[in-house]
Amino acid sequence: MLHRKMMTVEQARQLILRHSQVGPSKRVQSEASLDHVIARDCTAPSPIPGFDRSPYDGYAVRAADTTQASRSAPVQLQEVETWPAGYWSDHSLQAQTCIRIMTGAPIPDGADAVVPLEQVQHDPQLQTIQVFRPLSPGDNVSRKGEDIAVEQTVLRAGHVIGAGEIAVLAALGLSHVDIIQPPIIGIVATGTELIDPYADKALRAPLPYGSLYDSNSIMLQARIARWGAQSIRFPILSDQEPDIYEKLTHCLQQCDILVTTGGASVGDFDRIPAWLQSIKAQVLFNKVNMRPGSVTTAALTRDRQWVFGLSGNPSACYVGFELFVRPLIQAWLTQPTAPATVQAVLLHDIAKSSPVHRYVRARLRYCAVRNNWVVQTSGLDKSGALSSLLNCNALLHLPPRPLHQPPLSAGSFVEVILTEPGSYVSPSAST
Ligand SMILES: Nc1nc2c(c(=O)[nH]1)N[C@H]1C(S)=C(S)[C@@H](COP(=O)(O)OP(=O)(O)OC[C@H]3O[C@@H](n4cnc5c(N)ncnc54)[C@H](O)[C@@H]3O)O[C@H]1N2
Ligand code: MOO
Ligand SMILES: [Mg+2]
Repeated sequence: MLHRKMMTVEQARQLILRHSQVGPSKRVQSEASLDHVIARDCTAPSPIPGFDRSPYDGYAVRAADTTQASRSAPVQLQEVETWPAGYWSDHSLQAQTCIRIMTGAPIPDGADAVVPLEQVQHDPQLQTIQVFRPLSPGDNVSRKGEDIAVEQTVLRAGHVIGAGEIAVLAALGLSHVDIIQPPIIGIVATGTELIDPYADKALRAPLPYGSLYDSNSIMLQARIARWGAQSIRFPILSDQEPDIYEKLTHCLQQCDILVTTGGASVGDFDRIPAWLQSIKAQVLFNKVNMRPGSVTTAALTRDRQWVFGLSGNPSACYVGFELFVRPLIQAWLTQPTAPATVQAVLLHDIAKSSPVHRYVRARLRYCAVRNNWVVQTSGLDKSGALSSLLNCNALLHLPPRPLHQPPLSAGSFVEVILTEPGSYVSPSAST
């Protein structure tokens, strides 16, 4: 039987990080860069605004003409032109004149301040305005480069592109941007009992007794997307398939990381360990001091491709992915690799003791009343359970607890790993 040397979760995670690599960069259209990671710093080739402009609909004036203006003795200026946004002429503003100017239009040569429409008295017949207060040079002028200076670093390498970043790229006329190409992660479910839930015939036909739908691949697809990588879901492989090794190797050739689910343990038809041996992969670990997911395996091929052999048990598959595949994706994308954790108040007793670390699927939220994070388990705490993945947005970490200890009681503080960023603030938080 295959030798398995037990490792701690932290040792296994460190091994992965030690062998991890940053992904290659790729030039893409800026509009396709949403949620991607910027590969290198990006500087502004031009300033924003690109010219001094008016932030108001009003009149461009020479501030010097208005120094004597007051409510009782307004200054009168002659209106000589109208400038909509997008218009410009080389007209130079002469003394005692003004230009009617719309928001966004360039400040005319010779003008150095803007009076908003509401603050003047306009005479349409005479084409004059009266200004009732003195203006200083620069009043109501948006300066060229005041928002973004030329050569300013606008996006830092490692930054994740959101709507604002895309807008700035567009405003700077940058149609392309270098992103880190996300890893392509292949997913293969192994198991003779498995049926593709989306195969037309399978959906209509009753499941043969002893069979079940492959849910792990679907869950993995969702997790991979959540962490910003790309996935390919390969057809299910039967454990008894005579050329399963060749098929697995063929899948591996099409991706950077291959994640298998099922067949990772010691059963007669658990083929993943032997396949890894057959391709002479370097097994980094194949037994971790945790539950569920103790059989989680990670290996590197000679071409430096990754293989993760995750358990077939759904909850174990989820935990193995979160604890080990996720940090590799993060390292590839230059994102922080340590899991985000909080200390949360446990909302109920947990009686179960365990000689190993347990990662229990859980629901975490912020409770405004308690002014604290609160957590509860999200369903049946068994490796093979699916129901605990419903509503699961966190993993509750329970360190080993010897048998016959009193239960971990409600109100205790426990460490919780966040697995669904953005799902934690509940507006109606209460207990
Ligand atoms: N004698 C021992 N037996 C087992 C050990 C052990 O150390 N000694 N380890 C147990 C642990 S722990 C785990 S975890 C499981 C790991 O099982 P495998 O990774 O080999 O997975 P399978 O045997 O293929 O399947 C296990 C279970 O999960 C169901 N399954 C498989 N694939 C899927 C899928 N894609 N979607 C949904 N459900 C799936 C499968 O039908 C089985 O019920 O081994 C223990 N045994
Ligand atoms: O280690 Mo296994 O994943 O509990 O069932
Ligand atoms: Mg098995």
